[in-house]
Amino acid sequence: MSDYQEKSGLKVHPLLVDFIENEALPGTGVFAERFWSGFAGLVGEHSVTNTRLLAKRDELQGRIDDWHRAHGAIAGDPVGYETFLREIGYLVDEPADFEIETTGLDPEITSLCGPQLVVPVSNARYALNAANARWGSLYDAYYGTDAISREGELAPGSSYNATRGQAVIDKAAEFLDLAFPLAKGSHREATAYVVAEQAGLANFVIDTAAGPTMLKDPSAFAAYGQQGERAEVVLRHNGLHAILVVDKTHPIGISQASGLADVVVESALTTIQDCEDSVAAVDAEDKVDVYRNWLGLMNGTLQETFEKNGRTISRKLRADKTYTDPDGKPLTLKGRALLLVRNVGHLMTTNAVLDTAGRPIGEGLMDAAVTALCAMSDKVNSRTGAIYVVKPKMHGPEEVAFACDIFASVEKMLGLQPLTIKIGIMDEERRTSANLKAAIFEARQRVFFINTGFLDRTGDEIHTSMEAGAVLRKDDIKAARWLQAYEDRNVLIGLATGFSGRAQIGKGMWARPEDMAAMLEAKVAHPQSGANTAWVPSPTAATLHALHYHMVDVFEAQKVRRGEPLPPLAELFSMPVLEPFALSREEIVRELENNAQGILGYVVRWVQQGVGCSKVPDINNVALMEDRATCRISSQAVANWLRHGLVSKDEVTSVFERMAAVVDKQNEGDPLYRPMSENFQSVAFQAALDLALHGADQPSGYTEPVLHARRAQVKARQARSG
Ligand SMILES: CC(=O)SCCNC(=O)CCNC(=O)[C@H](O)C(C)(C)COP(=O)(O)OP(=O)(O)OC[C@H]1O[C@@H](n2cnc3c(N)ncnc32)[C@H](O)[C@@H]1OP(=O)(O)O
Ligand SMILES: O=CC(=O)O
Ligand SMILES: [Mg+2]
Repeated sequence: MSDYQEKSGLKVHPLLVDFIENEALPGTGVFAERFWSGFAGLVGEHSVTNTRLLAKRDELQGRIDDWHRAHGAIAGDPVGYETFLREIGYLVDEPADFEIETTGLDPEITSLCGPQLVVPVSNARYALNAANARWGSLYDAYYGTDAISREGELAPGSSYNATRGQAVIDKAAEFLDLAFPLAKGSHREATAYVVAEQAGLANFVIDTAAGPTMLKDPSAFAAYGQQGERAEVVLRHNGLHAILVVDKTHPIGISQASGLADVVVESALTTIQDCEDSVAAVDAEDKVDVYRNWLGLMNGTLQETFEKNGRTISRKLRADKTYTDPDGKPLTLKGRALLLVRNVGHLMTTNAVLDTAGRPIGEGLMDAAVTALCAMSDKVNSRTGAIYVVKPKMHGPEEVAFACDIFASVEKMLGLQPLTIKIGIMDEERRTSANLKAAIFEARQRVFFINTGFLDRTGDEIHTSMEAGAVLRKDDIKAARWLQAYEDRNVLIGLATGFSGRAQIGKGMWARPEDMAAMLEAKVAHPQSGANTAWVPSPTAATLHALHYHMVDVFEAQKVRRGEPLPPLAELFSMPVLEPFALSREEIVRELENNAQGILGYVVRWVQQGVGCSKVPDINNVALMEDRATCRISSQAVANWLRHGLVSKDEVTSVFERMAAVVDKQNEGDPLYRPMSENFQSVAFQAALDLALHGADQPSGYTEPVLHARRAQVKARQARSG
């Protein structure tokens, strides 16, 4: 406490003072005094509202719990339920029809459709990789994943498997035939890719055994370039580029008559640098690390050096790519994804800054001020000068309006033009989905996306109806009608409020990072549904998901969907409860084990090592991306079954103890890992158990209060032991 520095009445942790004054402010034209007095003003102006809005969440939840105790499940009286939600102000009046008015957005938001990658910004190596994931090798994406079968003769093996390599080349040619068909024949038959220049103009000619041909749509030839032996031909389709790399000195190129060595695909158009659910940041030290990486991404200085496969690799942001177009003019393609930053929500407080009464301030207030300040140093990102903040976990229009008010205050304190800060609305809490049109209305001047964060949304669905009855198993919840109604309503309300061509309608995460074949099958449904973008967990997934935006013209899909009737609220509220005896004892135990394994596997790395996003095997050994949102689902599911007597406290405890040994085994190669099964009093094990046993009492079922407290405990212990 004594270390805190006094700044305009606030007490600020010295690490944060140092970062703000010596790293973030220089070059912005904002002086320290102005920043701190503005920041104190921000805290003074918004803290009371923040507290009031959180209290309203609790009050509404209490009323909903009471309703269920009196009336049972929604299905018993759906009309009464909706009336009740209106009476208590959970459902608000819809505004008259309107269209969003946001201006000054980059084309990656308004007119280009493609994958959105998410990455924990705390991890500089990954964050840089994610920023650079605008371009990805299709050959690598196919070769390195199950997108090409790994069975039999196609198994990758320890050295290059030429049979697999040929399958990759064939598959890439299939893509080229789909996106860039030839006037005659197939890319498979190409014997040379030639850019013929004449009188300052260039033509793209494809030689085949049957003679030369052109692209069916010659205007798809966008540009070309040459560096030594490596020639690049840039093609464009649906606004997205793919680069044919032709190089006869390359080990793959040499094996092809055409010399085609790779197809580089425009992949992550946008990347969310995440300060929220994939990050474990519990104090000033952690928060400064997060902010420093974000600043380095904005001013272009972030670098990371690491060892990989016995080599030292230095990673920094990629430069733009410059080519010559067919008319001889230069064409520059952005080397990096457009970066968006996800702030934390309205819930948590941080002791990095204490208010005038010595209380921790709202972490969301700090994120808004500091991430916007860092973005003022943007030299490489937005070409329109916009700052893109994704705001998660907002409950209803009032909370969206609150976020917009915060951003307006931040603009004032930093001397930014009003409406510089744009807002991405995560539609991931039930009260926001149910009032989406009103929520968008509140942000109509700054909204740049709505996105269905179906993972948090599932957690909130369980928590909101905690008293209604026992929930279905996780997979059955996802298959139920409410989820489709939620997804459809999001797209249709986005279209009705004028998003098409102006802002993104986004879809959720592919949470099985190793199942790329399944992703290729499933995720085409996102652009087909009219979504401009959808989340992927890795650069490789971005490259493969990008193919979907060549298969589907999203703006055409949106035209088809516009005018489709909106699923009624009754469908949104239709999540069923489990019928008595619907599940056998074995099924119940297996689901409990699965949830326990996921919670333990995620929490142990969070609490022990401060890793906010992990790949954790489920009970069937499928690797899942686990973050705070998926953990919220699992913990709420267990808490619900406990509440309704499907499992007992003793049973939950003993299953967690049993699964701790399984998780220990999964992590035995990690030198930093401390086994949980040797000590059930360990902080990590207790954190995981708390999330399950006390899940029903957590605010909106969130995991962060428990995780933050337990991680802080471990950090304090580590600091004491030096
Ligand atoms: C509900 C929600 O809120 S979803 C949003 C939050 N979730 C996320 O942000 C997911 C981000 N993804 C990740 O963090 C990771 O992909 C994980 C944790 C799922 C898996 O990580 P790992 O087990 O380390 O992956 P794996 O070993 O297969 O691959 C590592 C390589 O892929 C890269 N990589 C993996 N994920 C990403 C990513 N999201 N962005 C950039 N690079 C990535 C790494 O940089 C690394 O490559 P490198 O060695 O060249 O640096
Ligand atoms: O943030 C995304 C989600 O699914 O939750
Ligand atoms: Mg979420």
